[in-house]
Amino acid sequence: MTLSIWRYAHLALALISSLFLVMASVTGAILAIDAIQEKMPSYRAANFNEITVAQTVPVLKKNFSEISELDIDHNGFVRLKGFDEEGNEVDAYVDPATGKILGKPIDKSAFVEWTTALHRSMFLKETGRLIVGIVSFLLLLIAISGMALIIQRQRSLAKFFTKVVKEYFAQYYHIITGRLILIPVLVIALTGTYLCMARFQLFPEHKAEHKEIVAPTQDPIQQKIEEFELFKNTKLADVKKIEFPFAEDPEEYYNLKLSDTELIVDQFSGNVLSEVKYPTTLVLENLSLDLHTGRTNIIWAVILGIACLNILFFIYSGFAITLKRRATKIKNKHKTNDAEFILLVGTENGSTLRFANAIHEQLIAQGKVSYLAQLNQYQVFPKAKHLLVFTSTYGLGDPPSNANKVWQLIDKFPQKEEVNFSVIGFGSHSYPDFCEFAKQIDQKLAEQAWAKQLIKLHTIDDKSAIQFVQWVKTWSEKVAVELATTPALYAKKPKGLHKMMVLDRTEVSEAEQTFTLTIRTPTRTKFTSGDLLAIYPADDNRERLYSVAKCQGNVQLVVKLHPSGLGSSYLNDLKVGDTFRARMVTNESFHQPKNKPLAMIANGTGIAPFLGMITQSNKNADNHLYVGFRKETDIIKQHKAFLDQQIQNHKLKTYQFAFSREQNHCYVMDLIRNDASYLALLLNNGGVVMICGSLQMQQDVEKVIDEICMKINGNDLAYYKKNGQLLTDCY
Ligand SMILES: Cc1cc2nc3c(=O)[nH]c(=O)nc-3n(C[C@H](O)[C@H](O)[C@H](O)COP(=O)(O)O)c2cc1C
Repeated sequence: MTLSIWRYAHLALALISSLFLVMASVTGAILAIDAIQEKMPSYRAANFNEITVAQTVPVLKKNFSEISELDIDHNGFVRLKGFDEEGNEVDAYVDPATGKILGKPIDKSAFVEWTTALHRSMFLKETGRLIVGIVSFLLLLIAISGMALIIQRQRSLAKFFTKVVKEYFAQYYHIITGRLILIPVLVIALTGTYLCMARFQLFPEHKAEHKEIVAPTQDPIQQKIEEFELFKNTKLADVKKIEFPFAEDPEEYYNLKLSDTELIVDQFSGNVLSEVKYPTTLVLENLSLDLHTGRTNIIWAVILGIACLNILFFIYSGFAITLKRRATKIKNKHKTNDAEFILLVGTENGSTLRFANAIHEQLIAQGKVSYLAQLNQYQVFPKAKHLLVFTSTYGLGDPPSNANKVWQLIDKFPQKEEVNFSVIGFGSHSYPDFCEFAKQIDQKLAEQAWAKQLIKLHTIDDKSAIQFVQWVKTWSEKVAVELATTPALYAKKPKGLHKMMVLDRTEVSEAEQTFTLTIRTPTRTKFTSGDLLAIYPADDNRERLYSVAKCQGNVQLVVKLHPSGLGSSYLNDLKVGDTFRARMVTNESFHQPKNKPLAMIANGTGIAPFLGMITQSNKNADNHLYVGFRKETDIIKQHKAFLDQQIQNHKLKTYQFAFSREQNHCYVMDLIRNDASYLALLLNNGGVVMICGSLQMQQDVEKVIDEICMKINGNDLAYYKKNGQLLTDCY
């Protein structure tokens, strides 16, 4: 319950403030860069932190005929306003130790001025400042509620920085970066709020009011400024501003502004005539400004800039998490009161609902009256015969937020007739209380007089479709309902699909029932021969993989058409110019080894990756190809012509074809037996054998090679396999 309160608060606050936060973060990052840049031409004296007021004032007085004020800014730059010896007006950064002019103050660029105005008030004057202040406060609340969520997720404050279980990119990095950048974000939000409150004078006025000072009646004697006690004890680094006396008049004084005090100092004696402490609110306002802008410290300015960019990432990842939670919608065709199959789901992030939905849809498709709802919607189901509970676990074996009331509801609504129930728990072994809530609910249901446990509790670790299928098999057998048992159907939808286009294709050869496709991939797709093309012919989770050849940058497939084959029929329906969505899967274990003698063995469509590997080979490569087909068709004649060309190009040494249904029929194993001594030598010399094609052929070939190796080399094939000299990709 508390989890959802924090979560809804966190989300609601983010929703309200996100647009303003985007503006404030982008402009904040730009201003952080400006704060860093501002410190680049350094006008700060080398030993600035050591210099006292007593050291600098006499030096400056010697160099300038008149000084009106000295400003020491947050960078430690000393800015002098006055006149030089020639009577020219001076407004420049000076070296406080030597009095040398170091540079002229530069006005902020129009862009920085514009960004500052946008950041502070969105060009809406006081209204804008108020909005920005409120957004700062909302950011503070978002950071606090986010912190509460992390503490709950990690189960205690002490475990705040312990390992986070990675579920998916947005969730993982939302938390990881959230923890790292929490302090700067809290500081930005808190100081922004404070500055807004100070701006709207929500604190008492903070003017420094000095008591009336009575000037001495006698003519004063000028003491050495170097000897002024206060000046000797005050470092320039602690001073904000010094206003100099206008003339040698006893009624003119030094006015020294420090970070928390303002002092009036007699210009002749150096005595402190009046001292006023600033109120804490003003000190806090200055501190807030320093912390909010990063103007005093370059490292802090960098951290603030990163924090601003990170707020943008929080907004993106936060909304990605929310959208994911809402992605799976419940659709019901039948009413609660009519349903025979009741499927109840306990889910926090929606993944359990995906599994339940897959079962619900299959039941409906088979004409069953199924009803899918959240666990918190538990009630009396008058016609229910089967109750299926799919639920995840959170916190310390707690229910997900849409199942937190089910306990009371089960007590409140006993079913009128006997109902068979089955509980499927979704959890993760990364947490100590694995599927604890599912276990509790299974027990609770078992205690109900009306409930009959049809099968034992099934638990699913980390959304495993394979484990889920085990429950599907057991339950569907008991209930005599046919449900799909292919794990891919229940697995997550594939991601990262790209648009591909058919560039060329051949007709299906009559004898072999094979055809070739040439496919253009998006320019940035990286792949090589031996990798796999994954297609999704039914636009669902069912995936079909094909070994590819890379020819002139394009994918080349050799496909065998199976009359009711999902993948091959889909590919066969594609015409030149058609596009479809697919992805490349790297198949590292079947990449061509570099600079090694290579025997490539295939049957049928298994030739495809080898055609690409030969094209991609270096000149004089020691490549040998052995392929078995049924008959010599036109496609095979084309392969022959292609391979002859590769021999001429010195990319292939030899090739041999075996035809099992021609006169003098032979198999690829016969070719290998004939070349026994060569293959034994190849393996002995560190060469590699690659096999691609049917699993049956692989078994037969491996058996023959094993015999050869034992006989000639005295080692079995397992020895070479261990050395990585046998690579296979068979199906
Ligand atoms: C913060 C958090 C706490 C979790 N606590 C537990 C737990 O105590 N026991 C458990 O078995 N699984 C736990 N899990 C794992 C989830 O139950 C599991 O990932 C489940 O498949 C999520 O399903 P859902 O997406 O439908 O909510 C936790 C996951 C998260 C993110």
